Amino acid sequence: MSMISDELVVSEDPLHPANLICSLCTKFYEKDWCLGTGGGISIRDQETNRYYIAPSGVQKELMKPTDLFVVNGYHYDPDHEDTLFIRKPDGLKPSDCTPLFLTCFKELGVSAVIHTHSSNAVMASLLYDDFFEISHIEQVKALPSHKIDPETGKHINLLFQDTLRIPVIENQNFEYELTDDLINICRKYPHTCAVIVRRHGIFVWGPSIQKAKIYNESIDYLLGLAIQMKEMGIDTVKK
Ligand SMILES: CSCCC(=O)C(=O)COP(=O)(O)O
Ligand SMILES: [Zn+2]
Repeated sequence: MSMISDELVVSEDPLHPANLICSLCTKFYEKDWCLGTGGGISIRDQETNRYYIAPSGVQKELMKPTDLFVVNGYHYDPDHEDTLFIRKPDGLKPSDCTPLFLTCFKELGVSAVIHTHSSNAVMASLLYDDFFEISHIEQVKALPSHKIDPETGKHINLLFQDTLRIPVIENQNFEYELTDDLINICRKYPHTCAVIVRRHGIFVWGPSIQKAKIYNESIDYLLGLAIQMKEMGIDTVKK
């Protein structure tokens, strides 16, 4: 198979993963979440079980579907990166976050991961130690809890009085050096839908890109609110 076959990424369907990654990155740029090449999105095509990954070091808001890498599984091996990709655009290298995206897919079975350099995430990482926590704010109801609805078998969302807890891990010089901490978080807190990386940003995931987007927007709003609450001396978890 050609490593630059366009049929994996060219589609008229705006919901095709390759189109969604590009259109959402443009939207996220407008919200200052992926400025100056930072951040990115990876999506699993639920029909083909292929993973779509952005190139590294490019302006994410200007990406075209043909710039995207495609992976046929999630077994990342840095020594055999060449065998991982079934589509590899010439002159580009895959996102440095590739091992992190694939960790989320493999450990959690999710279908989309959003990574941003949101200033709310970075600022909150300076205000909280091991976990960001907030309760009694209506928007927490947009986020999943660890509880399962016995009828649908799906996770039910948090209630108004519940506490949203997001683990915080320390940043490293290189993205791949975050992998072990991310694996530990996935195993210890399999129901979390995000991890904050101190002084860096946030990774948010979900069972679909639509859900991951809702979670990312809601978390960012709550992070922003929490920063303001802290400034005013208000606890973000109501006793
Ligand atoms: C200024 S961006 C530094 C790398 C990073 O944190 C990031 O999210 C983007 O990495 P990529 O390799 O996807 O460009
Ligand atoms: Zn980053």
